[in-house]
Amino acid sequence: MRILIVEDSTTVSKILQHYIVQEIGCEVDTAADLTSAIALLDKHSYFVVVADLVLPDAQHGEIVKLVRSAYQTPCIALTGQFNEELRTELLTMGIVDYILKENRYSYQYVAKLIARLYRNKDVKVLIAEQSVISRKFVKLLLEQHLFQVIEVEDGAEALTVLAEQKDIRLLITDYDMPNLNGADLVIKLREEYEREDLAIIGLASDASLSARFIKNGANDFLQKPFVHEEFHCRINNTLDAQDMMKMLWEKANRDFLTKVFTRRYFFSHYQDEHEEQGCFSLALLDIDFFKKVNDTHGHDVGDEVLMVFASRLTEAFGHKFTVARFGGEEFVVAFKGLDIEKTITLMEAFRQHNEQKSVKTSAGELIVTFSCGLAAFGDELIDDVLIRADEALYEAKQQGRNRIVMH
Ligand SMILES: Nc1nc2c(ncn2[C@@H]2O[C@H](COP(=O)(O)OP(=O)(O)OP(=O)(O)O)[C@@H](O)[C@H]2O)c(=O)[nH]1
Repeated sequence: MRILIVEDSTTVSKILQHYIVQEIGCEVDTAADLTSAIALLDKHSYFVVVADLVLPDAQHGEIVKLVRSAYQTPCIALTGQFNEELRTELLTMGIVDYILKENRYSYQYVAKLIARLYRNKDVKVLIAEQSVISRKFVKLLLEQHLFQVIEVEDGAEALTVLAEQKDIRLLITDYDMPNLNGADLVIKLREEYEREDLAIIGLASDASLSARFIKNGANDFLQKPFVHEEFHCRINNTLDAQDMMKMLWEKANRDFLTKVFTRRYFFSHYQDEHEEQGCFSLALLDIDFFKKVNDTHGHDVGDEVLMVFASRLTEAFGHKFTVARFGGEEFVVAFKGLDIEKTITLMEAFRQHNEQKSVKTSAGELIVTFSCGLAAFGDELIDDVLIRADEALYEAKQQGRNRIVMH
């Protein structure tokens, strides 16, 4: 990814470049006037151009028009002054945003905006809105910020599309729609989707509907008609909050070192499981003689081994089953929906594969084996199943390690 800054003030250009590199770590080119900007635009393809409206050889925003029309590249305009006329002109040019060159925060904002645009490329947004004109307008605004946009014209259709496309992250829904209105659509969706998985913004002309949308579970509300800037700010805030929630969720539920689930996640997920929920067994795995790895090669190499072992487990079982780190060098796999015979076969295949494949570490290649205790759910709760799996694991260690024992 490459970004172009067109700005005649060396100071501003340098500050911007610093923030962009710090935030995104991409290549940044700079040009101080229109002529050198054109030379660079002809040579490279840019993800976004950040351009000052007043340049020594083009003082009336020509750079922005050119970037939009001749190069079809997203553009963020920098301006030293601001008035309503200029605002209208900039928005009709289809720019991403305009930024007043006021203080350090303005330049940080540009860097964060570019990072957001980069993430937006992978964000699918669904618009549910009956009016074609409103729908197309919202679509245009979203596409200016590089989102992938899908449209539907009623609430029932929105439910169908969301069920089919689980990767849609944001729904923008109007209130007035045939079959199912926006507020009722939100109620239905919140039965199934958490806020961190699907964010919802309600739209309506009637401001009194805002509380209804929010109480039903929408993340935010916009009263129609809205201005471009408010629309984008609310979308960005909603997605930033969603990213933050996801990050907190990951921190709470994923092990920092190995990235598999934590013990906390495992228990919160399976605490209430019992036999009625079908065939289900648990495997407790413990790396053999792991202390020796630490003592011989150091703690960092021990960490490398844990990471490789966890990724092997994830690769083997993670797509269907839950893999968690229980602590230290102990892991658990929850084989929900798989009978015990099949579980043993799978785990034995994994054991053989693992003992034959050395782990590449900074101290060289190491053979790492594990012992495993397996237990199927009887008529008890998970704590008791874990006790049996632990007893089986103890036996596997006693019998010489690198084996599976079932209780
Ligand atoms: N590198 C590293 N070591 C850890 C971590 N957590 C626990 N350990 C170490 O894991 C080792 C576990 O050792 P033991 O419980 O004696 O077990 P073992 O050496 O694997 O022996 P057996 O289980 O009997 O085969 C200890 O030395 C811990 O310090 C970690 O996150 N990173």
